[in-house]
Amino acid sequence: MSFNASSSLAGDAIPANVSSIPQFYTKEGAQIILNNCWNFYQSMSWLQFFLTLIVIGLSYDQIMYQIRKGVIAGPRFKVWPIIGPFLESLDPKFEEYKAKWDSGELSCVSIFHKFVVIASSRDLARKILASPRYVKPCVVDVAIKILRPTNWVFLDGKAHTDYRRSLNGLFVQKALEIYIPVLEKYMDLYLEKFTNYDGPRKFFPEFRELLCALSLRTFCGDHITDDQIQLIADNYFKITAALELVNFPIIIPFTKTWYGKKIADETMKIFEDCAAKSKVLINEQNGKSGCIMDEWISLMKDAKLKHSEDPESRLLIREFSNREISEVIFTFLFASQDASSSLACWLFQIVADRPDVVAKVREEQLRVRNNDPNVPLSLDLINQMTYTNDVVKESLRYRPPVLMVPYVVKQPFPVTDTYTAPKGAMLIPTLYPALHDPEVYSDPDTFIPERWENATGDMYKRNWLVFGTGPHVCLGKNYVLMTFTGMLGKYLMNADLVHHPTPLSEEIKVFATIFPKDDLIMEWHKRDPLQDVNPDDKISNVSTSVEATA
Ligand code: HEM
Repeated sequence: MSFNASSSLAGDAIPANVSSIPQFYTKEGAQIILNNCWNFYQSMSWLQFFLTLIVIGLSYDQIMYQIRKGVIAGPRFKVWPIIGPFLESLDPKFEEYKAKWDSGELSCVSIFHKFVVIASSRDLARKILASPRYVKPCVVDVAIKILRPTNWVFLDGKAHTDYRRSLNGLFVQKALEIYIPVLEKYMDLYLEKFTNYDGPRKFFPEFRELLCALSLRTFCGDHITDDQIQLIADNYFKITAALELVNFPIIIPFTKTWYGKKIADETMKIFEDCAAKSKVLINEQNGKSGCIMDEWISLMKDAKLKHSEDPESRLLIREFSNREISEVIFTFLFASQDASSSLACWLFQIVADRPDVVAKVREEQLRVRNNDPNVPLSLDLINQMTYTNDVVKESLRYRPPVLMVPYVVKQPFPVTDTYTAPKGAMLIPTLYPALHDPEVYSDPDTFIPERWENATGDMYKRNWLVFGTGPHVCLGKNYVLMTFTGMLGKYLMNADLVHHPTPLSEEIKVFATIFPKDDLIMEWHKRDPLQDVNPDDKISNVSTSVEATA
């Protein structure tokens, strides 16, 4: 089949005498080339036309890959044209990631139109995380639909810094102290639940539920009901499942993304209602803060009051609507749920396998409580649990929940002297290699909490990238360390943890964050916290602590 000659693009303005090579550079020369192309195009069949289009598309894809790749490590050619390693990305494997990190400090892949550069040395990771001029956080396309485009996490530069400033007050020491009683209450309820189970079971779903309940109670206090918590805990995994790297551009009913968006909207609606209740408590009933929402609304109230007394004073925090509050609280849940569940799985699996660590934690727990296991948690008490805290830190180093943090390049970014990441590329600083750097952490693949006793500056400053660094560093960092230190101490004091290891226990499953591949099979048994304590010590010390309280 031929194309109709009358549909000429070039028209009839082509001089007949333009034929010599130098004229290629002239207007007439260009016209000749166009004319020839047009003639060629007209002489093609539909099949030839489509084959030519495919060849041009594939060549463009390969050439762009080569240009963007430059000198860095990565497949010589895009082995799977256009799609690249898309199929592997649907089922990510830790070993494949590790091989990529080991292939060079900068390596690349290209999936569809996305060119991805992975930085796997600690210095490059830090440099990227601390370069807001060149990069901003990047989320998979569907995350924007799920979190809503208006969400604060998509702000950049000054707008982001200003918004964050109004949230920082929710995670300072004074605020953290407020959340402890509600956290402890739910830690106790779940301890009871875990120790009442008959026989071993998978703890991956148990920990996901525990962490969801702890987070939601910290965020919404008593404004949220048990049923609402259960609903969110049961369905949250659908949000994680929707966050695949590449999705269909529109949300089709009854697909993973549709369910993800539905659950997110329902959850935000619950948070909106909680925010309304919290405003009544704080603004109308002059109630006391018991959760993050209350604290946020108290800060708004204080700022308004200060401003009305002194209109010249800068308003540090503005009035946020219930919808805005619900979106922010949802980002907290979104940022915390998978990472915290991951930490819980590894932490409790590791300690259950290490009686020496358990003994030291128990000893410390009774010591800081003067042998009275009923002393309630407080920030001051948690701050005294240095060894327990080291165990949490080491677990985060040994099995960091977040392996990589994707960023997108805003303008060409000279990442090294020899490589500039192109605008629009995805640039991924990796956290795992920095935390397993043998120059800083000797014997990095062994779990050694004692290494933190004499921690050097490098162990914290240059390599401690568990929570990222720079303007987007994790907002919940101190909250996580406080909650897990308190929880680990309490649970080890009051329960014996039995892990049922399988050949997959030490293998890493990637599901947004990382988990033991066998989903962690455990059983918990109640224990008397004072069972190993000398009877004389029990009596004298408990009475001392009671006297002190009186
Ligand atoms: C074990 C638990 C957690 C880990 C390992 C973790 C890790 C991280 C990492 C690596 C980042 C990216 C930092 C960067 O780009 O430099 C991040 C960001 C963030 N995290 Fe966490 N996180 C955890 C728990 C939490 C919790 C409990 C909350 C809230 C209560 C939270 C709130 C956030 C927020 C809001 C951001 C985005 C900050 C911004 O863009 O300004 N995270 N987290």
